[in-house]
Amino acid sequence: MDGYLGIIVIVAVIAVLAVGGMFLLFRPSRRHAPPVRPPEAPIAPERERVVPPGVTEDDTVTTTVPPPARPAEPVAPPKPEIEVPPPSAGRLVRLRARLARSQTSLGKGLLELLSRDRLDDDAWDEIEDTLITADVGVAPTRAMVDELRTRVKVLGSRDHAEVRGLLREQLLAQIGTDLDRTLHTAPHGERPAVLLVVGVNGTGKTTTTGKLARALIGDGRTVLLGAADTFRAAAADQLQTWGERVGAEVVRKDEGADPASVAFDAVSKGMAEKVDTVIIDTAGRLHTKTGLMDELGKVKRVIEKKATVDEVLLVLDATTGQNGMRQAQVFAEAVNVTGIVLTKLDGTAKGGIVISVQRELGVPVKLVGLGEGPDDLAPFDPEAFVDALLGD
Ligand SMILES: Nc1nc2c(ncn2[C@@H]2O[C@H](COP(=O)(O)OP(=O)(O)OP(=O)(O)O)[C@@H](O)[C@H]2O)c(=O)[nH]1
Repeated sequence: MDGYLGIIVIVAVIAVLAVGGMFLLFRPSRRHAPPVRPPEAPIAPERERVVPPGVTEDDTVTTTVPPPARPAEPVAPPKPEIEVPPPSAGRLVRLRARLARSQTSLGKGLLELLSRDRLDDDAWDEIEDTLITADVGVAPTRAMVDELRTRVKVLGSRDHAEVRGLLREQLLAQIGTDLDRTLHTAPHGERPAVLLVVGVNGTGKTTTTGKLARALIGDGRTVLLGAADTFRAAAADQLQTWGERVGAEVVRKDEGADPASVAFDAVSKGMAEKVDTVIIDTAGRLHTKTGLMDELGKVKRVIEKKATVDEVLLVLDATTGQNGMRQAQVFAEAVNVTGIVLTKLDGTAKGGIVISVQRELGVPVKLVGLGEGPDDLAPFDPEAFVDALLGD
């Protein structure tokens, strides 16, 4: 019996050992289980980090986790410093001295003639010539001379202040004080305003685009520029320099690229980045009216797939007189011009072109260029302009 019991005990011990061995052999392996990360501490948002006084932010970082060694980065060339331009309000008053040439021939010339004691026919002819020479245009000159003759007769003897008042009134009547000269640059909700700058080459389109971007940025707007003058790589370079100086992004493509595609990309980017105003500089080297219409029409149509064109600004060089006017007319027929930018008024005695260009194109002068400097573009203000011509 004892022998039996011993055998049972031995068998039981062997059975326990075998089960234990099997368990050890076939227990679930942990080797392939996904690594379990320790819970990460939440990252405090940048603004909520509190740095004790006297301790720099760097100190707090390096004392806890040393920053990993970074590979040496190539040193980028220093970016040009972004300039902060002055606001555009009151610029024409500040730049009035730039109209000195027109002031001498048109303003002072007329004041002297009209102050003569006796105004005979010769004197009136001289007055007419002065107005024509200053590019006022034939019809507005006739209208002014007729009105002045009547008023002078009524006045009889005249002092300087009366003559000045009379001339001021007549010039303002011809320029028009009630034309809408608002430059539509404000965004439409999330959509930027789009301005198209057109005109014959060399009139100052690129310079005007750059100056306008500066003025808008000075007034607190965000601006993106489109270099759709793809005829000349230098034009895009020129625009890029303007953009870099004031912090306006420039969309450009290679020389010869489709101007409409540049305009489209510029507007798309302006919308994505929610800028306030997109200004597109176009090329002026178009020899036929059909070519011009096709190209500018395409640029406009393509933009209008995404946004509206708020302004088409026609840039006209004030020194080119009637010749420039004829070329400008071709542009006005090709696109629906909403405003004129009269450049280089500082370089001419023919300030009267303001009157004739508005009359011939039926569009108000909205901006005037009074020099090559970055802030020499001013909103056109008829009263400030006439006061500058007539002096004090
Ligand atoms: N004095 C003066 N010069 C100006 C004015 N506006 C532009 N200019 C100059 O006119 C020249 C031509 O200007 P751009 O802006 O290159 O003319 P553009 O119409 O873009 O010419 P393209 O690029 O050839 O089509 C430059 O030397 C400008 O500095 C102005 O109001 N007064």
